[in-house]
Amino acid sequence: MSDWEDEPTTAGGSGDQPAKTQTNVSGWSDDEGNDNKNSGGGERGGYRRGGENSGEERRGGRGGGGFNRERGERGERGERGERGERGEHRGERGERGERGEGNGFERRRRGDDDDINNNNKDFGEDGEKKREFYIPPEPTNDETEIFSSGITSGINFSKYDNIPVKVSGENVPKPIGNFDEANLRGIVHENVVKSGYKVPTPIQKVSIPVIADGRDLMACAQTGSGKTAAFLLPILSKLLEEAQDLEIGKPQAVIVSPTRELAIQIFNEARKFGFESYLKISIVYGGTSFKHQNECITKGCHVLIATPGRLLDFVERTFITFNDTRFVVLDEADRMLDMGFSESMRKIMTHSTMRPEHQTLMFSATFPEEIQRLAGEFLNNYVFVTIGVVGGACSDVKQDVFEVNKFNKRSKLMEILREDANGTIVFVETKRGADFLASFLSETEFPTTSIHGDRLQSQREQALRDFRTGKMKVLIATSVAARGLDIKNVKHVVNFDLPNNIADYVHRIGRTGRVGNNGRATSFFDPDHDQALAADLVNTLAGSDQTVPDFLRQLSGGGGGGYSQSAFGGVDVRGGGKAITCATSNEEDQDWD
Ligand SMILES: Nc1ncnc2c1ncn2[C@@H]1O[C@H](COP(=O)(O)OP(=O)(O)OP(=O)(O)O)[C@@H](O)[C@H]1O
Repeated sequence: MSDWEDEPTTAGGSGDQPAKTQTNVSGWSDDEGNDNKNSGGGERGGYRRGGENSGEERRGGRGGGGFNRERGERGERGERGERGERGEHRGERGERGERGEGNGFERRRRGDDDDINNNNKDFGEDGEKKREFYIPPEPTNDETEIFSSGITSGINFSKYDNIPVKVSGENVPKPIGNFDEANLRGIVHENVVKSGYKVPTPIQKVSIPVIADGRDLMACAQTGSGKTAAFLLPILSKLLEEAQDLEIGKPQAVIVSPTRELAIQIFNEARKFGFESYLKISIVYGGTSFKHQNECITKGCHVLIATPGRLLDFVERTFITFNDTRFVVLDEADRMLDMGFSESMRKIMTHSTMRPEHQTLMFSATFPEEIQRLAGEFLNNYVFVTIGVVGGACSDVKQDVFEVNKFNKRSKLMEILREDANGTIVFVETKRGADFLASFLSETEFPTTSIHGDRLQSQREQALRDFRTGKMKVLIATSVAARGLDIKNVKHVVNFDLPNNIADYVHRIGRTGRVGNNGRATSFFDPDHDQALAADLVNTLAGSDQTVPDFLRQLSGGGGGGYSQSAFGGVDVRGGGKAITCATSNEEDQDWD
C-alpha cells in the first residue's frame, strides 16, 4: 500500500467510534495486536476506556483539526463584513494530492513532530512504526464553543503592568496601551471583544505594533501571558487589510509549532480571531491522515498552522510552496531546537520558494546561543523583546518541592490527589512511566487519562478533550504536554518526576497560573536522581518569590547555577541595539535580572 492510500478502510461512526474520527491500523504498520501492545494508554494500561473515543469526538469537539472539503470551499460561515472582498484564485494543482507517491518518505517523516525522547515518534517498542489513519474531528462552528476556549483572566492580571519590558532594535514602534490603539481590522477587533479580552498583555502591547509595522520580531514572555494572540491578531488583521488573492498551496501566513497539540490549539485560536471573516485557516500535523489533510488544504488557506515534519512533507512534495508567504511564525522555537528541528526550521526558512519580502516572528521562552544564531540567520533588522525574566517561572504559581524518593512517590501522589484531584496534570519522565502510572491510578477512585508520544494521535486528542471537559480529573503526561497547552481547569501541576532541565520545569508548571490566575505546582525531588537540577531549581523558586526548602538549598550547595537573563539568552546579542525599557519596573524582578 502506498503512503498515499491512507484512506480509512472503516467508515467509522458506529458504537463508540465517532463518525468523523476514523482510526484504522494500516496494512503496513504494526498489526492491531502489536499496536495495542505498544500504544500504551487505553488498551495496554487498562485505564478507563470510557474516555477513549467518547461522544465528545462525535460532537466535533474543539481539539480537532482540519477542514473537510466542503467547509474549505465555503470558507468560514457567516463571513460578514469583509467577506468576498477578494476573489479566490484556484491554482492548477488542486487535485495533485490524488496522485500516488508512496515511497517511504512520508513513512520516514511522519510523526516526527513531537517527542523529545525519540525523533521517530510513532515507533513501538519493537522498532516497528505503529500507525493509524486518523482523521481528526471537524472543528466546531458553534460560536459559543469557539469563544469559550480561552482562560478568563484572573485576579493578578493587573500585575502584568509591573513586569519589566525590554525592547531593543532600530526605530521600534511605540507599544499600544489598549486594543483600540492596535488598529485591528474591525472583524478581528470584534472577535477580541467576544473573547473577553479587555486589556492587552505586555507582550501584546509591544508585539502588535511591531508586527503591524512590518518588522521581524524575536519575542520572549512568561508562560500563559498571551503570546498566541500577540502574533495572531496583527497577522490576521494585516491579511484582511492588505488582502491578496488566495492561491492553492500558497499560504500567506505559516505558523510552525513543535507539538501537534499546540498546533491544534493555535489553529483554534486563529479560527476564533478570524471568526466570520473570509480567511481560510488550515492545519497539517503528524499522526493524522496525510491524504485527508491534503484534501483540506487543496481549497487554499490564508493561514496554515503546522508541525515541522508534516509541513516539510507537504513542501517537499511541492503541495505547499511559500511564494505568497508574508508571515512565518516559529512558535516555541527553543523547543523546536530541543527536539532536533533546527534543520527543519532552516529548510523551511531558506526554501527556494520563500517569498523574499516576508516577516519572520520567533517566539521562544529562552534564547540560548543556537536560537540567537538562528535569529541572526532568519530575521532581518528585528525587534527583540523580553517581558520579565527570560526563562523565569510565573510567580502566580505556588510552588512546593518535597524530598521524595522513587519508592514513596506513589503514596505521596495519592495523598495529594485525595486532597483534590480535579484538574491535575502529573508529569513523568518516560512514556512507559506514564502508562504505568495511568494504569495504577485508573484502579483508584481518580478517573485518569494520559498523553505521550507513544499513544496514537486519536488517543492523545481524546485524552486532552476528556481532561479539558473534566471527564478525566487527572492527566498523566510526558514533556509532550509541557509547552503551550492552555487548559482552563488545570489547578495543579505535579512533577512526579522532575525534568532534567529547568526550562521544562518552568513550562510544565506554566500549565497552571495563566493570565493572572493563581495556580499550584508540587514537585517530588529525588536526591538520587535530581541533584543536577537543584541549583537551578533554587534560583527559579527564589526568583518567583517562593520558599526554598532547606533540604534543597543544602543539596544545591547553597547557591544557584547562574540562573540569569544572560544564562537564558535573554540579552540581545547584537548589543549596541537601542535598548528601551518601556514598562514600570518592578524592583523585585529587577533584583535577579
Ligand atoms: N489580553 C488578554 N486578556 C485576557 N485573556 C487573554 C489575553 N490574551 C490572552 N489571553 C488568554 O490567556 C491564555 C494564555 O494565552 P496563550 O496560550 O497565548 O499564552 P502563552 O504566552 O502562549 O503561554 P505559553 O508560554 O504557555 O505557551 C489564553 O487562554 C488566552 O485566551
